[in-house]
Amino acid sequence: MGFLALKTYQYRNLKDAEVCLDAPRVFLVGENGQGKSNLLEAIYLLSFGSSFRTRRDQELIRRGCGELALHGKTAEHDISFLLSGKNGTTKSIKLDGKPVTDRKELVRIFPAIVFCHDDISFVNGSPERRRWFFDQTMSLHEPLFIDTLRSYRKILKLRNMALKEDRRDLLDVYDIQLARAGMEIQEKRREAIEGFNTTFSSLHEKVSGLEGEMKIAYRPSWKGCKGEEDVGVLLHRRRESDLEMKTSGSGPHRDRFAFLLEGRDFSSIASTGQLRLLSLLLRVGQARFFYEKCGRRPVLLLDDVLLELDPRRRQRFLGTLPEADQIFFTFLPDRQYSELKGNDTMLLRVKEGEFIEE
Ligand SMILES: Nc1ncnc2c1ncn2[C@@H]1O[C@H](COP(=O)(O)OP(=O)(O)OP(=O)(O)O)[C@@H](O)[C@H]1O
Repeated sequence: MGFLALKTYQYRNLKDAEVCLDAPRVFLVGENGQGKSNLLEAIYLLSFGSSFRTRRDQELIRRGCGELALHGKTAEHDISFLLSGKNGTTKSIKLDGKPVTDRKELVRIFPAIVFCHDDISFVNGSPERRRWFFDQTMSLHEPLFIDTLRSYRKILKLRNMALKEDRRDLLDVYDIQLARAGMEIQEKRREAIEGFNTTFSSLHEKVSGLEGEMKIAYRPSWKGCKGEEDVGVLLHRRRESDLEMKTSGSGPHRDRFAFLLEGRDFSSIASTGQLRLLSLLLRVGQARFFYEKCGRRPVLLLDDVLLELDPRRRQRFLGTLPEADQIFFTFLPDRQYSELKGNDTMLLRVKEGEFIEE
């Protein structure tokens, strides 16, 4: 479901105005720092309830102001995002006038997938970034997975507190709960990677021009554990070392994912262009995976990510973009966006927070 219009008030550097977005493809063209990414972020805020660039909501409020409002319109829904109250700390999201209490509700209605610069960290960043990416991939089509992650985090926190305070009496109970939530995550991740690989390997082969099969390997921290009982035994065996370290040294929060080209680790030897391409294809894979599971087309937000690809790879990459309800692209004025422009494209010039259709 594409966005027909977006209205902003006191949001970053965007002028208070309503912007028409009624086209399957929207090109945002402007110099650096004019507000292109800010508009993509606004769409994402309405779709997801939080930013892909910052965890601090107050940063979104225009400097010197105390609150902000965003309103989005699709053919079927109205969605609003407000920050108000003292220092803009009260967040309120409304769908067709009714408060949204859990972001899970939004994900199903407004699936949005963002391709941004930081995505490269899914390939060359910390293991936590890769876990985050695959957890997000699953949460998109299975919002209940968010609850499983939340309960795992809660019990992990309690267990870590007990380890810090040397409360051995609590550990038996916490171990059982950790094993239950953790095994559910492990099984879901294993299943998801199997499915994801089918799409991802063939995508990579088509676009990268590299020989050999690219696969993502899932390496669970509770390796070899077939069920909760096995995990219980493992946690018990490692208890003394956990108590010494004052933290839980094993579990899904320590799971790893690796990119293997013909069975060999690829991220440590890949060039920047190859890493970038890999990260873009992860997002394409995410969008396709979502479509396969839900039969629904997401909105795609591509924030300055085509720059690092050479023209041949860029063309091939664009050919792999999945079915989408709407796609937003950002471009610098001197880039060759015109060759990508079609009859279905709306071109908006962006200058000092203002959007003018061309
Ligand atoms: N809270 C805020 N209040 C006012 N202005 C802000 C705020 N946050 C960011 N800005 C301004 O927004 C502009 C950045 O816009 P944006 O990130 O959308 O750039 P862009 O057009 O995507 O350019 P680039 O190609 O550099 O990414 C900067 O001028 C910045 O000073």
